[in-house]
Amino acid sequence: MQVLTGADKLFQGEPFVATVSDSLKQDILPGCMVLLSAKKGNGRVAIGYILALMPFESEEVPTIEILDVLHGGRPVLNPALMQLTEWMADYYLTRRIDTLMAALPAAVRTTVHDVVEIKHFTLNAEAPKVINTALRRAIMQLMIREKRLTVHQLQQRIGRKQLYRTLSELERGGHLQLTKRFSSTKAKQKSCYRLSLSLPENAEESLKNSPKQLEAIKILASFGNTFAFAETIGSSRETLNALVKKGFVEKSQMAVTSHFTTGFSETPQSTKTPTASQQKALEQLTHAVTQEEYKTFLLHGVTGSGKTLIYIELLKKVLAAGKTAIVLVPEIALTPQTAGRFREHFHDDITILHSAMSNQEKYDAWHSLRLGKTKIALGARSTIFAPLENLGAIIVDEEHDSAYKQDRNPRYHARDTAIMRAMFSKAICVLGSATPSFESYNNAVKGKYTLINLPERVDGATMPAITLVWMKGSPKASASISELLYSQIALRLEKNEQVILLQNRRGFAGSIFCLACGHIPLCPFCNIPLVYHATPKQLRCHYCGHAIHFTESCMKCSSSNLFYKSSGTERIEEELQTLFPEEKILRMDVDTTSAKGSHGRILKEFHDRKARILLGTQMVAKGLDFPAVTLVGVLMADIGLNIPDFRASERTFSLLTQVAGRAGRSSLPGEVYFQVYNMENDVFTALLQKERSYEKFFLQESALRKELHYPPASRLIKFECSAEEENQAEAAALYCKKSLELQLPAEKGRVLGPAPAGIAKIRGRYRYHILVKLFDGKLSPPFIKQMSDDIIARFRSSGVLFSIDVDPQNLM
Ligand SMILES: Nc1ncnc2c1ncn2[C@@H]1O[C@H](COP(=O)(O)OP(=O)(O)OP(=O)(O)O)[C@@H](O)[C@H]1O
Ligand SMILES: [Zn+2]
Repeated sequence: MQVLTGADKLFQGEPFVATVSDSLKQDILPGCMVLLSAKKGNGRVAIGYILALMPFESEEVPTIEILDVLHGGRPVLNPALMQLTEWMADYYLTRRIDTLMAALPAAVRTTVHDVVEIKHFTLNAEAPKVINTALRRAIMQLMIREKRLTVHQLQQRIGRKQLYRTLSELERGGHLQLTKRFSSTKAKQKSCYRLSLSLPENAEESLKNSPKQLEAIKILASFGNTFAFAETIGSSRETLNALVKKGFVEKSQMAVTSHFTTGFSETPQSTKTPTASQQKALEQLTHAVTQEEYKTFLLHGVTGSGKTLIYIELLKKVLAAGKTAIVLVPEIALTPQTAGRFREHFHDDITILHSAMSNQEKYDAWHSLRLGKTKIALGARSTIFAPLENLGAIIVDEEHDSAYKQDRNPRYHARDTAIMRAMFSKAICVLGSATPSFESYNNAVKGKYTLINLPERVDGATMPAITLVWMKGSPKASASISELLYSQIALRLEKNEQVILLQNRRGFAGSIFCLACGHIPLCPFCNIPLVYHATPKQLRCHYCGHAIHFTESCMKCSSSNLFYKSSGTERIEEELQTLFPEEKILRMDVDTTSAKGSHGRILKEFHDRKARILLGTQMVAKGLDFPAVTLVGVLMADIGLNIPDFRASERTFSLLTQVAGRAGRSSLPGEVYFQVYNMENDVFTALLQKERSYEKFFLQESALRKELHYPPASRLIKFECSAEEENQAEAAALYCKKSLELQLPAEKGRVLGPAPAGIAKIRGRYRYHILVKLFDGKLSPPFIKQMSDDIIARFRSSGVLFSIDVDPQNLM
C-alpha cells in the first residue's frame, strides 16, 4: 500500500509517497493527520496529512513510513474540505500543504499538548479483555498509577513512539480520554490602572489644562481600589501613562481572559415578523435548502433593508432540517452588533470564532463543531474551514468587503472559497450586501448566481437624502467643516438626535490630489492615479510603467496647492470640540480601538446615547444600526479616489453608500452631507440618483472596466519580485514577464509591467509587479510552479523573493 502525504517540513512541503504497515492500513483515510518518520536517518518524527491512498507500484521503496494516526483515526479534514484545499491550491497557484494548514487551526496541528487521562477502568474481572496486549497493559498500568500524562511522557516511559492508535482504541472503549490541554500559564497580560493611593489634594486643580487626564482621574475615582484596563476606563493608554508619570495613577499587569465578548450588548429585540419582501426572499432561500443542491444567491438589499433577519430566519430553517451552517462576517470586532444578534437567537447552537481566543478555546471550538455539538460557526475569513458536516447554508455578510481576501500565503478569498465549499457540500451560499462587489454582481447579471433584490427599507423607513457640499465654493466653520455641515449638526443636537461623521481614509500619499479643483492625474492606459517619483521628477503608473514629466502644478487648473497633508481624526475632533464645546464626542479610529473590546465599548456608549456625535474612520461605515442617527457627514468624500487602484471608484462608492446608510434607519428620516472637492466625479453623479444608484453606477463603471480589461471583464494575477537591490527586483520581474508572455497568446491575455509597486519599497526591499489580465482560461499550475522554481534558482544569490496573488484585492 502506498500513501501520498503532504508534510510541512519533509520534502519542502511537496507531496510524497510513504508506506504504511499492514496493521495500520485499514485505519488510514484521506484527510487523516499522521505521524511520519524517516526509516533511515535520525528517526525524526514529523506530522503529515493523507492526500490519497494508492497501490504500491514503483520498484523503489519509499523511505518515509507512517508511524501512527492522530485524532483517533478520524480525518481532520472531511472530504468536502479536502476537495476545497485541492481547489485552492490549484486556483490560487500555491502549494497544497499551505492550503491544508490554512484549513486547520494551529492548535489542531500540534501534538505537543496531547494529554491522556484515565476514565473508567479498574483491575476487575473485565480487565483482561481490555489489556490483552503487552502495549495495552503497559499503558493502562501507567495510567492507573498516574491518572494523567502527556502523550509525550507516555511515549518516553514506554519507550515507543507509536501509541496513538492504541490510545484511540482505548478511548473508544471508554477507558481513556485523549484531549489537548494548552497551558494556561501563558494567559495574556495587559496593563491596568488605578488611582494612586497617595493622590495629592490638588490633583484635579493641576490637571485643569489636560481635560482628558482630568476625565480619566474622575472615572478612576469611581472604581475605588480596583485596577481597570484602559478600555474599561475609556481613556487612551497615552493619557493614563502620562498620569502614571505624574504619580497620580498606579500601573500594574493583569491577565486577560479571552472569553468572547464584543463589549457590546443590546437588550434582546422582540421577535420580528418578516415583511412581505423579506418573506419572499426567505421562501426562495429555504426552498433551495430543501433541494439539497448547490446554488449561490446574491442578496442585494439596500442599507437597512433587514438582511440580518433574513439570515436568522434562514438559519432557523437550516437547523430544523437537521443541517449546519457557516456565517462569515468581515471582522468580528467591527461588527459586534451583528454577531450579538446571531448569538441572541442561537445561544448554544452557535460558536463565534474570533482572533482573541486562546489556543485552548480555539481547539475546543473546533472540536465541538467537528463532533456536531454546535451547528453554526460564525466568524471572520478562516471560519470558512469550520469542520462541520452536513452543511445546509453558507452566508457571507457584507460580501464586498476586501477583508475577506487573505494578504499572506495562501492568498485566498473567503467569499469565493465559500462558494466552492457550498458547491462541494451541495449547500446554498448566500452573499449579502447593499453594495455588492462588481465580481459578484456581474455573476448575478450573467445568471451564475440568483439575484434577490430588496430595494426598500423595512417598516417604511426612507432612504436618506444626499447633498454635496463643494468645499472650494463654501464658507467654512472650521478648517475641515463647512458652515452647512456645522449648522446641520447643530440642528440635530437641538433635537437630541445623533450624528455620525466619517473622516475618509487618508488619501494615498504618493499620488496627487489638487486641493483647488479635485483633479487627480491618471494613466491614459490604465485609468489609475499616477504615483509621484522624486528622482527624476516624474509621475509613473505602477501597473504599466508609463511615466510623464511632473511640473508640480495641477494639469487642469494650474494650481500649485497640490499635496494633500492628511488631517487625521484627532485634529477634526479638536475642531468639533471647539465648535461644540459642551458636547461629548466619541472618536473611533485605529488609535482609540487598539485595545480588545474597545470598538464595542465605544459603540455601546453611542447606542446608549451617552454621546450624540460619533466621529471615525471607515469603521463607522460598517453595519451599524442606531435608530436615533439622522445625520451623516463625510469630510473629504473624494479623497479615496486618488488611490492608484482600479477599484478606487468602486470602493469609494461603496464606502459612501454604506456610511450614508447609517442615517434614517427608523421612523426618523435621515440626511447625508458629503464634503467634496470635485463635484463632477461619476461616483457622486451615481450617488445622487434617488433610485437604483448601485445599478446605475455598476453599468457605467463596468463599461470602463471592459474597455481596459479589468475585472470583472478579466481575471487579474499579480506577480511580485522583491529584493534589496532595485535592479535585481526589476530583472527578476522582467524574467517573469518574458516567461509569461511565451505562455500567453495575445487573445488569452495581457502581461503588464514590470513596474514599481504602488508602495515601491517596504522594509528595505524594492518591489516590482507584473500584472496579468486573463481574458479567459487560466494559467497552468505546473507551468507556474516551474516558473517560480526557475526565478528563485536564477536570482537566489541576490535574495529575490517571489510571490503570486490570484484575484488580488490590493494592488499597492
Ligand atoms: N420585519 C421587520 N420588522 C421590524 N423591524 C425589522 C424587520 N426586519 C428588520 N428590522 C429592523 O430593521 C433594521 C435594519 O435591519 P438590518 O440591520 O438587518 O439591515 P441590513 O439590511 O443589514 O442593512 P445594512 O446593509 O445597512 O447593514 C434593524 O434595526 C432591524 O432590527
Ligand atoms: Zn498605466
